[in-house]
Amino acid sequence: MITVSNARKQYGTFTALDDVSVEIPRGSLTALLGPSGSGKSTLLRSIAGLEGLDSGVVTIAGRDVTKEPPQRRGIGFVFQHYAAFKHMTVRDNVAFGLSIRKRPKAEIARKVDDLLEIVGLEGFQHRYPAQLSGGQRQRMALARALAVDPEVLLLDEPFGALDAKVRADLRTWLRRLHDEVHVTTVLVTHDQEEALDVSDRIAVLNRGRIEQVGDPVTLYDRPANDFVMGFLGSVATLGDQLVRPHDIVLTRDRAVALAEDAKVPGSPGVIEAVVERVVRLGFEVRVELRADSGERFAAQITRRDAFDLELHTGETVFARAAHRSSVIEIDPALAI
Ligand SMILES: Nc1ncnc2c1ncn2[C@@H]1O[C@H](COP(=O)(O)OP(=O)(O)OP(=O)(O)O)[C@@H](O)[C@H]1O
Repeated sequence: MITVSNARKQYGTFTALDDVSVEIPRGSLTALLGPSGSGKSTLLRSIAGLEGLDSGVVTIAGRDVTKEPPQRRGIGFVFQHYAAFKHMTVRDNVAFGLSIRKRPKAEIARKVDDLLEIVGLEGFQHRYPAQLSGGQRQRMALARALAVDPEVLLLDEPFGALDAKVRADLRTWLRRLHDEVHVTTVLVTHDQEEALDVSDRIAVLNRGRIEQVGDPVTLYDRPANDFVMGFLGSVATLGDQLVRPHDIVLTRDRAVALAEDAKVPGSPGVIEAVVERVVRLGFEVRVELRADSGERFAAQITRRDAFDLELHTGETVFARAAHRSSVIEIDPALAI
């Protein structure tokens, strides 16, 4: 487990960390999620010892490491732009931490083979970093960080510089890797989809403070406040309630909408709306709508449903919440 207690960090008059306390359970994959400048990297770097705190305490596996230098904290660290040794092969890069610790040659060879297999770079051991793709280089970085059996793995936007498709693949891969090696991992990201996808816990940061910590489902369905709600995904106001756009069902027939809605106790009701725009987003379609009240909102439906509904600008539809649990409840009791 990692604990950070009452961490404060100022840069001149700017407060980067404002009394932050968080616990990161052993073996978890926890994301630090927040907009640019919210203090995610500062918090991660404080855990790593790359940044000194003005006040506060950091413990790793029960040990107070607040005053310890990074090399004595038992951490592995991967940055967005990984600084590989250009003149060394993949194999030597991964072996680096073990070689400087003077581990026996046979042990290093075995360990590096295992790690290269885990990160899927078996065939690449004799290549140089310049001969790898960006995604392969980041996987090599992870293998190198894991080589010394760190107590915790700290990842600062490790896939940030890669294109969307590679990022998505590496995310899935990171999740599988974590399930295999179970090392306590902290991942900094500003991408809510990435956090929801890979982590089992998310700490949402905003202006140097933690707004909420919890599992992805709780944060998504029961945000502690408007900030968390908006940052975790888009929301639509239906009647006087909040729902996610993909939890809105559209119907052309008012009677059908009313009959279905009657089965959803406490629902926002059926809202009559005019289609303003239909936007294709690959598999999904975003339907931008204007209600009778003048309120604008968007529904996200499948291509199939959009096709069946034959939606066109200017037409009238009836919107309702898909089910009771699709109404988002802000729960201030979950705030930090
Ligand atoms: N060495 C520094 N000197 C002065 N200000 C700094 C320094 N490092 C960070 N900051 C400021 O502290 C704030 C938090 O920075 P931090 O890098 O922790 O944010 P972040 O949430 O990781 O953002 P990003 O996603 O953009 O990296 C920012 O406003 C940044 O400008």
